[in-house]
Amino acid sequence: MKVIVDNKIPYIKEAIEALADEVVYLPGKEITPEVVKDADALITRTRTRCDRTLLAGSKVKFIGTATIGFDHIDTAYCHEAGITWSNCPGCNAGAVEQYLHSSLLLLEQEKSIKLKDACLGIVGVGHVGSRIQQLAERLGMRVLLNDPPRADHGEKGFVDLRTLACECDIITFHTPLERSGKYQTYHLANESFFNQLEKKPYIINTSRGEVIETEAILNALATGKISGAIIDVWENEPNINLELLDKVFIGTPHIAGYSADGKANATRMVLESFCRFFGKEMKFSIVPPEQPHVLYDSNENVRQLQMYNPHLDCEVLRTHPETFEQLRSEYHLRRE
Ligand SMILES: NC(=O)c1ccc[n+]([C@@H]2O[C@H](COP(=O)([O-])OP(=O)(O)OC[C@H]3O[C@@H](n4cnc5c(N)ncnc54)[C@H](O)[C@@H]3O)[C@@H](O)[C@H]2O)c1
Ligand SMILES: O=C(O)[C@H](O)[C@H](O)COP(=O)(O)O
Repeated sequence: MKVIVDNKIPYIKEAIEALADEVVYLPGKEITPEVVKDADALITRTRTRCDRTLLAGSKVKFIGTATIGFDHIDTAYCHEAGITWSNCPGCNAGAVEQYLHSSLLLLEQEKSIKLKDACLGIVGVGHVGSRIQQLAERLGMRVLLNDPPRADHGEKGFVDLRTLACECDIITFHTPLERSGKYQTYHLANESFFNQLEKKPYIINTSRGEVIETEAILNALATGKISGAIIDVWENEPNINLELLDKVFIGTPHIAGYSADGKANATRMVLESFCRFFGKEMKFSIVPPEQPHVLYDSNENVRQLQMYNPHLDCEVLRTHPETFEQLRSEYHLRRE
C-alpha cells in the first residue's frame, strides 16, 4: 500500500511506516495529480486541495486530514468518486482556547476592557466554540451564543446574530467555512453585519479567513464601527491583506491551533481513521514530547501569557509577512 503524507505532520513517521508498504512525504502544495495517481491513501493538512483536479483517475480510496477544518476537501466529489475522507474533530480545540484566553487577557491589560463587565458573543458553538464558552464563563464574562444549525435542531440557549451585534463587546468566530446553503458562513461578517454593531466591539477570527469579508472589516476599522480586531485566519492565505495586518490589534499566521498537544492529537486521530478504514491494528502510541521544565509564575494571568503570548507571533508576522507559510511550517509548536 502506498501512502502520501504531508511532510509537516509531526510524530507520524514511525507509525505510518509500520502500517504502509511505501510512504512518500511531500510539502502540501507538492501533492499533485502525478504524485497521487498510484497512491492508495493521502494523509494531508489544509494546504492540499483535494478535489477532482487532484484525484480524478487516481487509485486513492482514503483521505485523512490531520486538521479540524475540512473545507479543502471537496466532499461531494469524494462521495461521487467513492473516496472515504476523515478529519480530526476537536484535535486542536485546546490550542485555540489557549490563543483566545491569552488574547482576552491582552484586551483587558492593553485595551481597558474589563472582562467581568464585558459580553462575549460566540458565533459557532462546536468543539472550539464550546470551550470558549466555558473559558469566558470562568473569566466571569456574560456570554451570548449564536449557532443556527444547533438552534434549528431544537437546542436551547442560542440567539440570532443581530442580538450579538447589538449586545456584545467582543465577538469571536468559530464556524466552519460553508460557501453556500442555508448556513453559509462565507462573508458572514460583511458590510451589513458590521453596520448592525452597536457597542464598537472587538472582533476575533480564528475560524477561516473567508468568514470575514476583508474590505468590510477594513471599512469597519476605518469608520470606528469596531474598536479593533484579532485575526489569525485570512482571506487568500498566504497572500494576506497587509493593510489589515497593519490595522489589527493582533495578527498571526494561522497558528491558533498550533500546539504540540493539538498536533499529536491530530496525528493519532488521523492514524486511527486510517486503521479503521484499512482494517489495520492500532499499535502506535502518539504523544507530544515531554513538557519542558519552565519556572512558571504563581499568578494565573501572568502564567497564561508566559505560556503563550500572541503578540510575539504577531511581531514576527508584521516584520516578515511574506514568510507567512514559512512561519507556519517552521513554527515552534507551543504547549497547552
Ligand atoms: N485557526 C486555527 O488554527 C484553527 C484551529 C482549529 C479550528 N479552526 C477552525 O475553527 C472553526 C471551528 O472549529 P470547530 O472544531 O469548533 O468546528 P465544529 O464543526 O465542531 O463547530 C462549528 C459550529 O459552527 C456551527 N455553525 C455552522 N454554520 C453556522 C453559521 N452559519 N452560523 C453560526 N454557527 C454555525 C455548527 O453548528 C457547529 O456547532 C472551523 O472553521 C475550523 O476549521 C481553526
Ligand atoms: O483546521 C484546523 O485544524 C486548523 O486550521 C489547523 O491549524 C490547520 O492546520 P494545518 O493545515 O496548517 O496543519
